[in-house]
Amino acid sequence: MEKYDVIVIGGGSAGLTVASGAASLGARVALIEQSGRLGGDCLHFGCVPSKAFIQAAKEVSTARRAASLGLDVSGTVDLSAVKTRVEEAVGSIQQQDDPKRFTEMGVDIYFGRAEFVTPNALLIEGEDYVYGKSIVIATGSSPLIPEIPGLEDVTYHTNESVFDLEKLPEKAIFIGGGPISLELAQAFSHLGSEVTVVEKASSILSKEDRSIQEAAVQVLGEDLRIVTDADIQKVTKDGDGLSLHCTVEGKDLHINGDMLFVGTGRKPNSGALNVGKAGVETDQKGFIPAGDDLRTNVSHIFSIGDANGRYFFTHAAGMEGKQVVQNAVFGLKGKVSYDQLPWVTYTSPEIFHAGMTEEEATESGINYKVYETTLDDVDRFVADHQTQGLVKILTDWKGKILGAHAVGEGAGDWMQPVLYAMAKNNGIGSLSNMTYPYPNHAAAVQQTADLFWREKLFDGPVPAVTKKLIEYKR
Ligand SMILES: Cc1cc2nc3c(=O)[nH]c(=O)nc-3n(C[C@H](O)[C@H](O)[C@H](O)COP(=O)(O)OP(=O)(O)OC[C@H]3O[C@@H](n4cnc5c(N)ncnc54)[C@H](O)[C@@H]3O)c2cc1C
Ligand SMILES: NC(=O)c1ccc[n+]([C@@H]2O[C@H](COP(=O)([O-])OP(=O)(O)OC[C@H]3O[C@@H](n4cnc5c(N)ncnc54)[C@H](O)[C@@H]3O)[C@@H](O)[C@H]2O)c1
Repeated sequence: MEKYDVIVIGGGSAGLTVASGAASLGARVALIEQSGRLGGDCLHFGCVPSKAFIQAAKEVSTARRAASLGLDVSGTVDLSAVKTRVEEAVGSIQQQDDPKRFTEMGVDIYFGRAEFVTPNALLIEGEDYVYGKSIVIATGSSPLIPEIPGLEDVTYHTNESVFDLEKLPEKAIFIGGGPISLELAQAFSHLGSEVTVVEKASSILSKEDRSIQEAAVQVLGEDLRIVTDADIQKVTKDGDGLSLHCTVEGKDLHINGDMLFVGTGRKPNSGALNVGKAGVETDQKGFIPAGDDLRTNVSHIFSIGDANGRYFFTHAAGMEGKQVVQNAVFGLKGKVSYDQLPWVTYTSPEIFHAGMTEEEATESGINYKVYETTLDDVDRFVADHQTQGLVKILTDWKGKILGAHAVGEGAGDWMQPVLYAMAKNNGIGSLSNMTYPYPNHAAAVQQTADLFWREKLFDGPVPAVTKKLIEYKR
């Protein structure tokens, strides 16, 4: 049996971070991946294909909008051309995850499904046994399919199959109003499909600040029909298409379509791992919880990325992976902090989230202040004709940033200065005390931060004092 300092199970964003980091430090590392290729969900079915798809759709939408400038754009989209675009993006980024790159770093790669046989030993595809001093579970997640009568009798898509579509649907139905559905639903709408999003909760994007949700509903509602509070009763075949039967506020609603997408959350991939043989506990949904030091209840076994069920983001997987390298290789107890973990929903406009929402701030009992700017007050957005959106920053009474949220074209990029301020523990005032090249989009951040100084300077005792000083100097 081969012996390793660290065994990593899963070759996605989380596992690859640990494998490369631990090998670079000189540890003997094994990486086990069941699918026969590295990169995981982000590369093959998630971030990369979705962003390539969204960008292609955005270009179509922009071209169509140019009609108002006299350009006559007509015709239907060739979805197979979009598919090629997506494949090119995945293929290009795939090169970074070439197994050769990892073997050259000293990582032993095993392609096959791993399962625990003891707390330190794993069996791969019923053939190879490997022993690890530390073991890192990075097995990711898959689409969670709700139990809806009739669903299994119709063709439906998830993020694992939708990028293979060759023909643009005329009427697409998306179940779920979270980021997976909304990003893709809007992209299909931009490409020319008529799209309905069906959400069981009272709002889409339930993890966002309430005012951000409201702004998102307003702007996404221009591209999508959004049905909330929907209780889906069944799905039936309807000619060549299908019909979704729901109850909404006590009334029946039938929605017809020729494509059904399910984006209703995630389930863990760890079922086949047999973690019970290692004494590792799972939660009710089967995720493998870990503490802030990323250890499971068995201290030499770590759980990171989607597998621990905490946050489903590539950058969260990377952050956790980096910490695990230190903890697994050197036996440290370093912890990650999720307090400022940002995320962006890549709709158009984008939706940015960092730290507390106003509802969380209220619930925590903290004394907070809100500074808000709408984008129709920011010159660049006015010039761009993209004034839909807002910036909202929450602080404590001294100006420490508790949360930052935005809806705006490109917000995922131009809100980055706020993350720097939060990471450095710089107050909101620091975002005002910089020079922003006119007229950039990040001026939306500065204008929001200016409100803090304006309040301090003009709403407090300062004006009276300065008036007296000026009178004295006259
Ligand atoms: C449509 C979509 C869009 C997304 N967009 C974004 C985005 O824009 N930004 C962002 O930050 N996040 C995004 N995400 C989330 C992101 O893709 C995931 O959070 C990320 O891929 C998780 O990485 P991971 O390494 O934990 O898991 P994965 O990438 O799923 O990797 C797990 C790997 O483990 C392997 N495996 C599983 N079980 C075993 C076993 N028993 N033995 C061996 N191997 C095994 C799997 O084959 C897989 O390769 C998106 C997700 C989706 C679905
Ligand atoms: N841009 C990004 O960073 C990005 C993009 C896509 C996904 N992700 C990650 O992937 C995770 C999973 O995304 P998701 O959108 O699948 O999950 P989600 O949990 O965020 O949203 C799923 C939605 O489906 C609804 N739903 C569940 N069952 C339903 C039913 N039977 N009928 C109608 N609605 C139903 C839920 O109420 C919820 O609003 C996200 O939490 C996010 O972390 C990130």
